Amino acid sequence: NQIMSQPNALLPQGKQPLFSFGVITDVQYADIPDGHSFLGVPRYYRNSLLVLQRAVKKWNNHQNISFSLNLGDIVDGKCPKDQSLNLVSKVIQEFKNFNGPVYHLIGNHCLYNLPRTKLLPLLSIPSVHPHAYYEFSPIPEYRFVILDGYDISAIGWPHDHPHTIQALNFLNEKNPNENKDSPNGLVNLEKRFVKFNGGVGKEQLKWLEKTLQEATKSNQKVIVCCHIPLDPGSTSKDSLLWNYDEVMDVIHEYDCVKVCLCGHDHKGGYSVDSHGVHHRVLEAALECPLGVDAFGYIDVFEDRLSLIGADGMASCEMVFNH
Ligand SMILES: Nc1ccn([C@@H]2O[C@H](COP(=O)(O)O)[C@@H](O)[C@H]2O)c(=O)n1
Ligand SMILES: O=P(O)(O)OC[C@H](O)CO
Repeated sequence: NQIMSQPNALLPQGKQPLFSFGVITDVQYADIPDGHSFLGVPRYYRNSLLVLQRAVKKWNNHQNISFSLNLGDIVDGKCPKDQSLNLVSKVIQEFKNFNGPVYHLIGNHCLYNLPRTKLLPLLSIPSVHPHAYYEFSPIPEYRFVILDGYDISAIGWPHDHPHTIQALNFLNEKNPNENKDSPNGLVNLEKRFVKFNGGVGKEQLKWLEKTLQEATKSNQKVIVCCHIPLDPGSTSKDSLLWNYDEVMDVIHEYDCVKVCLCGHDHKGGYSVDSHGVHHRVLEAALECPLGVDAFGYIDVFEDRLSLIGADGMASCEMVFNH
């Protein structure tokens, strides 16, 4: 891809980014033949590892990528479970070939393979286990807030954990189907009440509020990341966070959040919400046919983020409104 091999090719002359970071999502690797999604979209389970390998090579060759960000789902739920530990470790090893820190988010497919207790240490998630939300600040002017979209979830917690029970009760109340992964009969935004999504719990919401207050005091701009999309305009309705509205209400109380980056909805999407926050759902590596890529890097400026995508990942200019 021309653009990926020419750093700053799209930038106004003389404008250097404050920093740049690599992005990839939904690798969903499995050592199984190609298949398709429930709705028939082709999925290339083995090829996705090659996409990740090419991403790491591009980020390393670029030489100015400060860190990389994986927005979740590194191994597919169809991976035979006796291979889960090996394959999760194999994909993590591919990420470790990147010459810099890698920040991981967890997704539903990660949790189909391994429980949180095993998964989080393997991903070196810098949170207080078993939580998977955390924050980091690569430069004083910017803070990244990583949300755990499977905090309240019927996937990944022990079967008798309060969060599993809360999630199952919620799904029973909201989704009448026997198969709780099916949005059949649900109308419009109700379609999000399926088991492959999840929600952000009360403690995490409080933490988000506190973190955004601190960022505001420190005059920092914030990029919020979550495997599950946060704005209906950016995604299919069946791939939205259960309580996206509660999370967005907190985010909208503050002016510091400029961009939300997500995965999960493999076709990708983009919207700007009513408060001017940009929502970019990144395209999945899993759905790249042989030789095609879907990854990118983001140049960060004082007033905007510029996503430079390869092949199936659309480039995107996200200019802040204030
Ligand atoms: N419209 C849909 C979509 C999904 N399901 C169920 O979810 C499972 C996962 O879907 P994928 O597209 O990610 O494979 C699928 O196996 C179905 O059980 C559904 O019922 N209706
Ligand atoms: O990656 P999956 O298989 O959980 O699919 C999530 C999609 O957004 C469902 O439409």
